[in-house]
Amino acid sequence: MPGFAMPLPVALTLADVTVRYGERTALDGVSLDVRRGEIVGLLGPNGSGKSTTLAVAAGVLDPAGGAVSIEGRARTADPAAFARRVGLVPQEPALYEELSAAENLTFFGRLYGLAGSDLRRRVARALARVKLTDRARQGVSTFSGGMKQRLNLAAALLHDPPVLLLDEPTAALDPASRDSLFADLTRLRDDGHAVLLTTHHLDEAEAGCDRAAILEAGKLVAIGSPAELLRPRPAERAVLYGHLRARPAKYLQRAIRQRLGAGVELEITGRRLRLSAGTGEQLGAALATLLADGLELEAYRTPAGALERRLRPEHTAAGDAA
Ligand SMILES: Nc1ncnc2c1ncn2[C@@H]1O[C@H](COP(=O)(O)OP(=O)(O)OP(=O)(O)O)[C@@H](O)[C@H]1O
Repeated sequence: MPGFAMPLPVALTLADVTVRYGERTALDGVSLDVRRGEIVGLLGPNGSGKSTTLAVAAGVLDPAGGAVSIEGRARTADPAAFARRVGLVPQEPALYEELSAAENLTFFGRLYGLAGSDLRRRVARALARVKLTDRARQGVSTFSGGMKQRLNLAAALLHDPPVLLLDEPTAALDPASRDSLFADLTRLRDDGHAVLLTTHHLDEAEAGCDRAAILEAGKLVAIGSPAELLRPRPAERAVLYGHLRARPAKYLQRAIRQRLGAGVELEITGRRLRLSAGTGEQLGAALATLLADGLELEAYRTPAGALERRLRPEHTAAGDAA
């Protein structure tokens, strides 16, 4: 949180939130504050409750217990006012391919009840905030995944909400697009927005978030600066973050998980991958299994050196990863 001596005001508050889906408790007493001028990364394994937390924060899911408020005003007191103060960016860009960037935003703006010169001004400002002004008239079908994701973010900015929520915004992005998206988020943070995003990647939280919160089985088990959470522990596991050429089918993911050794964890979100094991040797063997099973890695890095290497298509031997 650069540039501010005083603690920034809390924008979003989740207080002791519990969510159940039938018998299953998805969130169990989660309390979390997000301040204006900070980016908080919500981390945790598949099924730990990240998307559910965002849905509650966006006001699209009612918790069974606890409360959600923005700047001290509870959602239950005025749901419409709450909705105006929060912008949700879904994981999959919800855009019309045949329309231009500006036409997409105009369409969404009308859904929010905006019109006329106010709408035109807001569309221009939202495009500028994600650095897409010079692409305003271009058809979305020609956009890269990263540009679509930034346009998706612009749609959530039209009504200028103080709180921005992003569900796995980088899951389908290559490393360069991910950096551009984080540059947008950093500018929005510096303009005083409160940003809460979900990610599987502690390295991403380290690089782009002011604080990280870790969920495990519906409970918030740690929150702090990424550096605190990343401080090396004696029994640290070997971890590799990767970017896949294509999103693997669920059945393939299941088959691969079964072949990996005990103690090896594989998390896949979209095209992003996190692989961890007790030792570097086990990690190397697990990576060899993935490659032998046909998963194609475009790029990967290990958090210690934060060293990113791009793999050429012919790099399929495990030795390349060492
Ligand atoms: N609509 C639903 N009905 C029943 N159970 C659900 C539903 N949505 C989520 N769950 C369960 O609630 C728990 C939390 O799910 P959630 O999607 O919030 O986790 P997540 O951390 O976002 O996972 P992922 O990383 O896979 O997206 C999981 O056990 C999941 O199976």
